[in-house]
Amino acid sequence: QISMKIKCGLVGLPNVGKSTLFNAISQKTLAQAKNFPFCTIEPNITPIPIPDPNLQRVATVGQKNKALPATITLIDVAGLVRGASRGEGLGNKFLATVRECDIIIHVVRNYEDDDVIHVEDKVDPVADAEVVNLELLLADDMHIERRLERTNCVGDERNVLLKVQKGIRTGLNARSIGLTYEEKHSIKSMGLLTLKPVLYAFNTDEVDFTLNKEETIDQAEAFMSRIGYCDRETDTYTLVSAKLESEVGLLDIDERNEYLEEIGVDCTTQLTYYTLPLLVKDILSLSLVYTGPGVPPERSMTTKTHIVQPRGVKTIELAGKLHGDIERGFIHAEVVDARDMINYDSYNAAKDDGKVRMEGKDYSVQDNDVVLIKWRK
Ligand SMILES: Nc1ncnc2c1ncn2[C@@H]1O[C@H](COP(=O)(O)OP(=O)(O)OP(=O)(O)O)[C@@H](O)[C@H]1O
Ligand SMILES: [Mg+2]
Repeated sequence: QISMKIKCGLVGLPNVGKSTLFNAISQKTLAQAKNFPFCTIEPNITPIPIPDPNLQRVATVGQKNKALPATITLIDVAGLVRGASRGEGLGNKFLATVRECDIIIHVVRNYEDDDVIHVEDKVDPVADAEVVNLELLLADDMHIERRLERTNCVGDERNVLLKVQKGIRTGLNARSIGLTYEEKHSIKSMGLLTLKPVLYAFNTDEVDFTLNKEETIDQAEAFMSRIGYCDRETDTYTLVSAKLESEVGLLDIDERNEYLEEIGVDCTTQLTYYTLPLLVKDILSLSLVYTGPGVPPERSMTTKTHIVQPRGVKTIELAGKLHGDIERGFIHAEVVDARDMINYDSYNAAKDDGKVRMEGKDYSVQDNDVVLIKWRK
C-alpha cells in the first residue's frame, strides 16, 4: 500500500496528441509524436515528480542535502479506434497495459488543424470520447465474460463480476454502479478499465488555451455534460495545449518564462507538467509523507517523499518500507507536520517548541507528516 507506484495511462483515439502531452508533462522529447495515426505502438513510460513546494524546505530544515520528490508513472499507449474490441486498428491488446493503471487520462482533440489527420474525419470531442468510452466498456464486457467462464472464478469475485456485467450491458461503467470498497477489492486483479477514475485532457490549440480561455472552459464543461459512458460524479477534466506545452518544455528556463509571460500563461496553475500530477494526487486521494529529517547524517543524507494511498498506512509499515531492521527494531515514531516544521531553523528547534509528537507503531500516517522512526538494532 505504501509507495506503490501510481500509474497513469494516456488513452484516446489515434493522433489526438497523447504522445505530445506525454512529452509536455515529462518536459523532454521521450515519445515520438508525429502527424499520423498509430505513431505510437510500444508504450512510452516515464516517472513524473509530484510538485511539492515544501519539500526543499523540509530537507533544509532537516539538514539533509538531498530531497527526493514522490513520483507517479506516466504511460503513453497506442491509439484506440472504433471496433478495437473486435480487433480493429491495433486491437485492444495494449489495453493490458492500461489495466495496470490507477487512473486513465483520456485525451480528446478539440483543436482544429486541417494538416493534422483525424481518424474520424472531423473534430468532435464528444463523438470521439464516446467511441473510446464504448470500446473500454466492450473490452471490460469481454474480459469479464472470459473470467466468468473459468471454473476458479467463484464466491465474491463471481458475484461482483455478475453484478458489473449486468451494469455494463445496460451501458453503465463499473465505477458507476456503486460498488463498495470490499466489492472493488474482490475484483481488483481484473483491472477493469471502466472502474478507473477518468481525467479528460481537453487538448486545445494555443489561442483557445490563452486568449479564448473562458470560451474553452465553457466548451469543456459542455463536453463533460454531453459525453456518454462517463461518470458525472467522479470524472473530471483539465484544459491542456499539448503542442504549446511540449514546445515550451524544451526551452531553457529564462526563455520559457519570458515566452509564457508574453502569452499570459502561469506555470503553476496552467501548465500540465505541474497541474496534472497534483490533480492525480487529488483524484486518487494520495498523501505525501517524508522521512529523513531528524535522522543523524551518517544514517541518511536524504529527505525522501513517499506516496501513501487512502485507507491508511501505519508507522510500522513505513518502517518496513525503509528497512527490515528498522521495522524489527521499531521503538516509536516522532511525527511533525511539514507545514509546521518549515517555520523553524532546525528539526530540534521544532521539537523544542513542542511541534513534534510521539506515536506508536499503529499510528496511521497523514498527509504532510514528517516521520522519524526511532529503532534499535
Ligand atoms: N494542441 C494541439 N494543437 C495542435 N496540434 C496538436 C496539438 N496536440 C497535438 N498536436 C499534433 O497532433 C499530431 C499527433 O500528435 P501525437 O503523435 O501526440 O498523437 P497521439 O495521440 O500520440 O497519436 P498515436 O495514437 O498515433 O500515437 C502531431 O502532429 C501533434 O503536433
Ligand atoms: Mg502517440
